[in-house]
Amino acid sequence: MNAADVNLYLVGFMGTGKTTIGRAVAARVGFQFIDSDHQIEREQAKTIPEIFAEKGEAAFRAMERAFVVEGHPGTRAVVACGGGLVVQPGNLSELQARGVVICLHASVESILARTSRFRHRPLLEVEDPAARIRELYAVRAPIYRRAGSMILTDARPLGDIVNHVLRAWRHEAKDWVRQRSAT
Ligand SMILES: Nc1ncnc2c1ncn2[C@@H]1O[C@H](COP(=O)(O)OP(=O)(O)O)[C@@H](O)[C@H]1O
Ligand SMILES: O=C(O)C1=C[C@@H](OP(=O)(O)O)[C@@H](O)[C@H](O)C1
Ligand SMILES: [Mg+2]
Repeated sequence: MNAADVNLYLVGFMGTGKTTIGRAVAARVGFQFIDSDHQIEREQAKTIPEIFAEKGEAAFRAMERAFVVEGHPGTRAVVACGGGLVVQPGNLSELQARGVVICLHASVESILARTSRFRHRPLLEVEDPAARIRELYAVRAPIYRRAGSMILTDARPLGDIVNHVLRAWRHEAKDWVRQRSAT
């Protein structure tokens, strides 16, 4: 495969900017943009809060698993993954087999500011969302750390982050193709 066609998977905590950055990066390179949450919402004809309320988190995680196994694109796609997708065993290695994985990162303060304006993240609909973010981030941090290169999205213009992601992706796509052709 040509390095210029390799998929990009954006992972990381809620509110780190996966959906926003992913859409912008896809537009820059003319790739298809896919968001795991949007695809699941379309398939279920329900919003994420409705799925959590009516079917529970475990059912949502099974939908994410199905997205990884069946709903993934061939090539030339940028995929923004819901924040908990790579926490489920096996999902990260599936993504890494299909393209370059980059992890977005942000401080608890930025995440809180970015997520508090919206009510579509059921896991943060609690009395003390800052404490919940810290708690969840602590559990997930080791998984995010081994997911792929980390890009910080705090207090930076979106255009800078998009350029940084593009550079990291181009660089890693060459290694990804080299490693695959060596095996
Ligand atoms: N680098 C950034 N600086 C400021 N606001 C941002 C940045 N990235 C994303 N946002 C805003 O934060 C919110 C959450 O971003 P989103 O892309 O939905 O994150 P995720 O998909 O990782 O949960 C959105 O309102 C978005 O406009
Ligand atoms: O981290 C999580 O467990 C979740 C992240 C959300 O996606 P974003 O990371 O795009 O907000 C969405 O999948 C759901 O609310 C659960
Ligand atoms: Mg998102």
